[in-house]
Amino acid sequence: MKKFFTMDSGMRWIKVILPFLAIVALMVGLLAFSMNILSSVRAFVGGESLWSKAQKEAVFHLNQYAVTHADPDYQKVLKALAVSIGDRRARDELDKPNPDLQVVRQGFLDGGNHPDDIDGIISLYRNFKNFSLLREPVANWKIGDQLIQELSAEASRLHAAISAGNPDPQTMIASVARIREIDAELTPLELRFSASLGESSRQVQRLLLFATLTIAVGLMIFGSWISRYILTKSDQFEEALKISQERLHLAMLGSNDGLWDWDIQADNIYYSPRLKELLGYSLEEEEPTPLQFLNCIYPSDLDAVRAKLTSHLHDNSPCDIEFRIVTKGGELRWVRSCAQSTSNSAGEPVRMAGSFTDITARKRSEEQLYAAKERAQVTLESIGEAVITLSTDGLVEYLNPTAEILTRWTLASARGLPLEKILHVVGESSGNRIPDLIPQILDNSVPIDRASNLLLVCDDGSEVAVNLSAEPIRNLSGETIGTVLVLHDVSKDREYAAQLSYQASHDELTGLINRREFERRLTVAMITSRDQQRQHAVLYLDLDQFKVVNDTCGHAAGDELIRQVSVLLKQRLRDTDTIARLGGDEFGVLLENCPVEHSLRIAEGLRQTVADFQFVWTNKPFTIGVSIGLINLAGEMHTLGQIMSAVDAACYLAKEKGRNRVHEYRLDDSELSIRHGEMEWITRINEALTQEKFCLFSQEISALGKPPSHGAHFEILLRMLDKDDNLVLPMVFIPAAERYNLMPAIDRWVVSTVFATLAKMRQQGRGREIQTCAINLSGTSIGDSNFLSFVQEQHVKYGIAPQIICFEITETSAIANFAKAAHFIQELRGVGYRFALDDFGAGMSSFAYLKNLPVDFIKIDGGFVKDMLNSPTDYAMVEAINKIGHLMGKQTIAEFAVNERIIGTLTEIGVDFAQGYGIGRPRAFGIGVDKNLLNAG
Ligand SMILES: Nc1nc2c(ncn2[C@@H]2O[C@H](COP(=O)(O)OP(=O)(O)OP(=O)(O)O)[C@@H](O)[C@H]2O)c(=O)[nH]1
Repeated sequence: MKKFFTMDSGMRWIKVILPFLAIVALMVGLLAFSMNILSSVRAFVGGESLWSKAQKEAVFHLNQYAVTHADPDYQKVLKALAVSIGDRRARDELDKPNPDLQVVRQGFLDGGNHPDDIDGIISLYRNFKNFSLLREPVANWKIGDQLIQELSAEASRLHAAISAGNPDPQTMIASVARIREIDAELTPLELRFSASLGESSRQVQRLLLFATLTIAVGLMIFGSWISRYILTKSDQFEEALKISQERLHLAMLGSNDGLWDWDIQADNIYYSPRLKELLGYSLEEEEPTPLQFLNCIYPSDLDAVRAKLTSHLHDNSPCDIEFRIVTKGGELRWVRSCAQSTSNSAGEPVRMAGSFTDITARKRSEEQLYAAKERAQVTLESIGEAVITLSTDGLVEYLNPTAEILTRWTLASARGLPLEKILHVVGESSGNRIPDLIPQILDNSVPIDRASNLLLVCDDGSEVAVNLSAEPIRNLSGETIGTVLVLHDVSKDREYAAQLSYQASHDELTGLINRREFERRLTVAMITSRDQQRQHAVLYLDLDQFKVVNDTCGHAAGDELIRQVSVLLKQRLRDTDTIARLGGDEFGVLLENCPVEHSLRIAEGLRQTVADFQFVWTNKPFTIGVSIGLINLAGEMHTLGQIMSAVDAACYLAKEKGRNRVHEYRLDDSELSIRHGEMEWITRINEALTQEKFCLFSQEISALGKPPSHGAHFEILLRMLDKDDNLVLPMVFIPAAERYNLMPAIDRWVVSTVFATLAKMRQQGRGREIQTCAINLSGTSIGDSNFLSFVQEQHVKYGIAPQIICFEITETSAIANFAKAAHFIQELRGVGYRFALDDFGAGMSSFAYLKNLPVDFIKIDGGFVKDMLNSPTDYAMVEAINKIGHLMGKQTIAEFAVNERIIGTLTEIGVDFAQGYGIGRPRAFGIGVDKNLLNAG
């Protein structure tokens, strides 16, 4: 943690103050030095004064002593001379190279100087004696010392003379004279000494003043320079700080980061404008408190943020953390914050500051990238293709699980190995390794079939057929950074294709080829028959009474029978013959290169085999037969369709003739022509349906014994137009339509046309009088569950009132599909449709069924009605049917009411309705029918 007050800042303060301290110290030192010099000079002048005074006193007392001869005077002389002698002794000692300062001090003390001045005198003398400043005074002083010495000698001589008694007056006079001479010499010397010393002290004063002023000026100049230097530095520092702040500001703007600065002890945070914006605060808003800031952190991330902060404050570990925030506006954002704290001298954190970067976009793209990577990874892990990625130098980097299975190498063991080590691929046909296969595939220089027909040879020797493709992996700059290989195990595909092709051409139940394959082979045979004059024969086999097995023992038994018969038939044929199951209990046989007689023999043999065969199911034996149609391909037939329909017709005739026989197709076969004629109707009926060649008529049904206001009742009758627009009656085409299952299509057309016509009439405001519109339905239609839905759709589509529609079903067809017919009737009666049982009485067990069929009308079969006037039996039948019908709550309708007498009789019996030429002939129904047809029905 950084110290808040650093050594750097202390040093900087000292650096600033130090020059000024030095200047003050220098000034003080200079002052002290000047004062010291001046004090020394003053002491020196004082010493000179004492010296002069002592010399005067010595002369005075010596003159006294010469007169008085008193010893006290002499002592006073000595005392005065001691001053000058002391000074001289001190000065002589100082002139020595290594003076004894003790002797010097004592000398100056003897010279009467104050002890405090002595060090100044010593210092001045030692340091300046050779300067002009002291040179002259010292020279005068030395001359004075010689004269003092002479005076001292004169005093000694005088004292000796006086002490000897009776001194010679002449000597005394001479001595006094000498003393006066010396004094006279000393007096000007003293003056010069004093004057030179005075001059020197003034010079010193001037010098010191000058030096002090000079130094002071110098220091002032230095001081102002230093101040200026510091100011310049400070300005530079401020400028650098400003630039640095601007730089930081620009960098922050550029990086779009926010900044925060947390004063830990005061517990407040500074937020940069950008940070406020990131937190969802406007610039004018008050800044969030530290607590509010914590509340901005996404709750699940809070613990991690706290842990990071604590760890950083504890051990100064890097504080760099990414977390989510919830902005004031509730928006979720990802941010990254890097921070650093500082602490005080006690080591306590005092401040922490950091940046705040909005990384939402990066996180989102990271998430997207991760998701994309994850998707790609999951895809790679789960796809059925083997994927191997290689580095640029061809080393394996990755194998997906399929590749691991295919190559028998795990990713861990294969990683880093050269591709050739784990992938041994050879050409499927050559068995040779293809050199540089991958570069060749990447260059597109290997033909597709070579890359598709490869064998992967595994270490255990097993081989897998594979397709191989390779693509370079490129980075964003388009540089190749590796290769991805995709191996597709085609062995399963091949098996599957073979299986599909087998299934497409074979019958699942018997394993024989199916109709499609049979027809394909037949087509080929037709070509060889035509081009190479070969004789082929085709047989169409249909088991007889197969339904019995199905119905009595169930479908499984029927299946088993078909299977066993197929084996039997196959065994009877040559390998070159083709046998197929054409559907249900029908088989086809193609006998190639087989003359007619021979083919007849084979067909007979097959028939015999089936006839001899006894099928046993749960101990029940069944004997079956087979009807066989035969056709010789050398004949006139040209198309596959013609051959198949001819042989089918031949088989049909074999059935017609009593089953269990062979019928050969011949062109002159009249029976076959009829059959063929029927088959032509298929085409015509289909054309009539698509080309609107059907039309509708209506025949009135009259309510007997009721006034005409009872409403209109009629039956819809179907007609077909031939190519010359002549009407074709239904009995001509209906048998063929029934045989070839075309009735549901015809009935659909009739129902939708009647409904559409009625709807149109209603739109035109016509047909309000219609009470009953009867529509015939075939047995196959009512047995077809899709037909019921069709009627319901038409009901919704046209919105015809169901009460006016009456569906007529023939008694025989209703009985044949009793359960389905009952269901059909119930469903439609439930919504209001009515039903009539047509041709009632023609069947054997009509009455028994009538009880269980919920119909509204019964139509008495015309066969009874037309002869009822002549035949008492027919009359009785009509009467009985009418009676029983009424008893069961049904209304009766008599057909074939051809004249007034019959109508009268029917009315007498109590029949409810009658229909026939006696009532009305059929008329064109609805709109758009050619006027010529109106009377043709
Ligand atoms: N068990 C079984 N029955 C089938 C299969 N395909 C069709 N059928 C039934 O086979 C019967 C064939 O009808 P038909 O050939 O008219 O019946 P049949 O009793 O042989 O009558 P004829 O040929 O006129 O002697 C129908 O009832 C079909 O439902 C099948 O794969 N397995």
